[in-house]
Amino acid sequence: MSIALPHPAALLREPPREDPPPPRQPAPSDAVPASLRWLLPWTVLFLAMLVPMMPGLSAGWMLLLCQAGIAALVVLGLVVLTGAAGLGALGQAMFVGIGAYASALATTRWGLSPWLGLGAALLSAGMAGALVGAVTLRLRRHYLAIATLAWNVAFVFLLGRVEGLGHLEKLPPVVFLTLDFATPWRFYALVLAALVAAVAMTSGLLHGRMGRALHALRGGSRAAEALGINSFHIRMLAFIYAAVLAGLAGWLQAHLDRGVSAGSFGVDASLNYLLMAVVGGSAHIAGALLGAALWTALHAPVQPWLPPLLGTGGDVDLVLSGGLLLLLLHVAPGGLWPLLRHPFRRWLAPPEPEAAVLPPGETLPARPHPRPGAELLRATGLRKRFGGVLAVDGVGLTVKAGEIVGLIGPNGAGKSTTFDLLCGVIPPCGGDGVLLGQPLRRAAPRRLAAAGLARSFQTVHLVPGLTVFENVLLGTHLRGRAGVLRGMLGLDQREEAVLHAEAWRQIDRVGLTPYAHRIACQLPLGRRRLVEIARALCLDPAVLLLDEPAAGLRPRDRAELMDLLDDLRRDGLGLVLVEHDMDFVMRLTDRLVVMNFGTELAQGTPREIRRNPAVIEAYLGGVA
Ligand SMILES: Nc1ncnc2c1ncn2[C@@H]1O[C@H](COP(=O)(O)OP(=O)(O)OP(=O)(O)O)[C@@H](O)[C@H]1O
Repeated sequence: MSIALPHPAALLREPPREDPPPPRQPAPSDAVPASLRWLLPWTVLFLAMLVPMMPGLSAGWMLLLCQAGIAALVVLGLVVLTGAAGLGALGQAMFVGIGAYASALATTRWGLSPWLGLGAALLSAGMAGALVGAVTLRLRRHYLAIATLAWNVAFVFLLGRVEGLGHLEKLPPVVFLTLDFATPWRFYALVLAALVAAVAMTSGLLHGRMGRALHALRGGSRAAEALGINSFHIRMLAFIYAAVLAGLAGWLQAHLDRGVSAGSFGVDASLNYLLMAVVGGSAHIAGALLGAALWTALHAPVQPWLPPLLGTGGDVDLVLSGGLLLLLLHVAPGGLWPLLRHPFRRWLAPPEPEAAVLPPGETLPARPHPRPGAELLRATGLRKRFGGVLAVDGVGLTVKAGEIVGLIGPNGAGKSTTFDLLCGVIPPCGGDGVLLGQPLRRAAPRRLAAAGLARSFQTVHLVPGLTVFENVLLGTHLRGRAGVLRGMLGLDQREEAVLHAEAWRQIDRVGLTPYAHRIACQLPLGRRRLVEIARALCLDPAVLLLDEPAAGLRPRDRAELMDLLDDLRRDGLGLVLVEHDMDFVMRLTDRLVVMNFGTELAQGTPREIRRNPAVIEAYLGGVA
């Protein structure tokens, strides 16, 4: 006899819905061949190179073009920081200032060449990024934004107070061999070269393993850490990268103006960079270029003549640009680039990655899997206290390869707390355990992930805006080795092909291939849970912990999930399920641990548990 208890979770279930239609496969005529896709960026670059040759172009306009390119460098940093990693930073002008002042001091005070000044600018901006990041990045959301703003204010205040640092003049021009970049026309070439390099490197970074880790942060640190991603480390990387780009911009600005002034690097400049990112679209590299170009081209020339035209004094341009920004946020919250590219999406949208198998001769790093029956997890006497609440008191659990263990109990019994103790999310107050050789007492989630533990979440944690394929690919983080430099220089292509093949294999394993190019968060709950499981399987785990995997599923999805978990057991994985669906648990698990009021009420096979009088009284309510 099966036991089916009504549970409040049932009330939260999504009403049965028809499956959405299968994704439309792009017709061959839709697709622009990969070789032609290069045509557009190369044409834009070619046109950009021709700009200085335009007849009648004044020095003022050339200067403006240079300034737009310099600003675009800072905004590219914001694309990494804000667009990809979701970190709000409001003090980028400080790093521009640090780069500018480093080169100004190096060239005017110590007589070094501007090229050594460039080294000083990049180094000091990077070091300042590391220092500010180390003390600021523990903060979240608006606290982080306010803290970066405060750093910016303090920086300008300090510069103004130090004797002789308010203004530095007579910086030497940049000279390469015999060619000096003293005129705006020549300087433009320097800016363009810096911008092309920065765009190529940022694109390489964002499309590689580290860029994926940055995107994973938008799904929450907890989910990222469970995939083996060191979220603080990744945040630091993004922060330092953006600071170095800002330092480069500062160097260019200082040698374009041939002078530096503390007032140019204030909070208003930082806000301008942020506005450029918002106007163009902070999630897109092209958005950074567009935003910087539009903002500089419209803002700077309008600034002098607007107040006299309207018959007012003061900062009327600020009011106008604020109003325009509000309008823009209403019409195009993602910035102008997504709107503008829509008619040209055949050319501009990145091609959908095709299903791939492991390239010949390539191998994917895999852990030696324990033989069936080998012990993977042993926990004894686990205790956890939250203030006055003893949430878990003396719970023990073992899991072997090739078995499914269920953790059940009434609401508030301590199941989720035990689950979090096993995942390393919270440390135990007492008791101990070993999971794949790692002591649970000190194990952080990402260490356990590296040891072979993967998990799902009670509320599905997927990265918004990413497709099923992209979400699943995040799970391969620990299977790759490519770091920032390899990504930036595009030297990670072979490894990427291998990781892509693994993601496709796991998508196929859970039956999601037809949905691979759909936005994952828009799928019905059952499929989203499968995405999470496919992502977890990409870690090549030995133990899989699933938190209420059947909650809210339609009967058909539930049956499919049951088949999948059964397959995983046959493949030798050890599984732990926290679950309220008694029918699901009783049919699937090999052993059950029943909890009540934080303690262990009983352990045994489903058949033993069903007949256990204490369990019937406390939990099953006589339904058995
Ligand atoms: N962070 C916390 N701070 C304080 N008390 C907590 C915390 N987490 C859990 N508790 C308490 O610990 C006890 C066990 O909670 P837990 O969420 O582990 O139970 P559960 O069996 O998972 O319940 P459910 O089935 O409703 O998810 C509850 O009394 C809960 O209020």
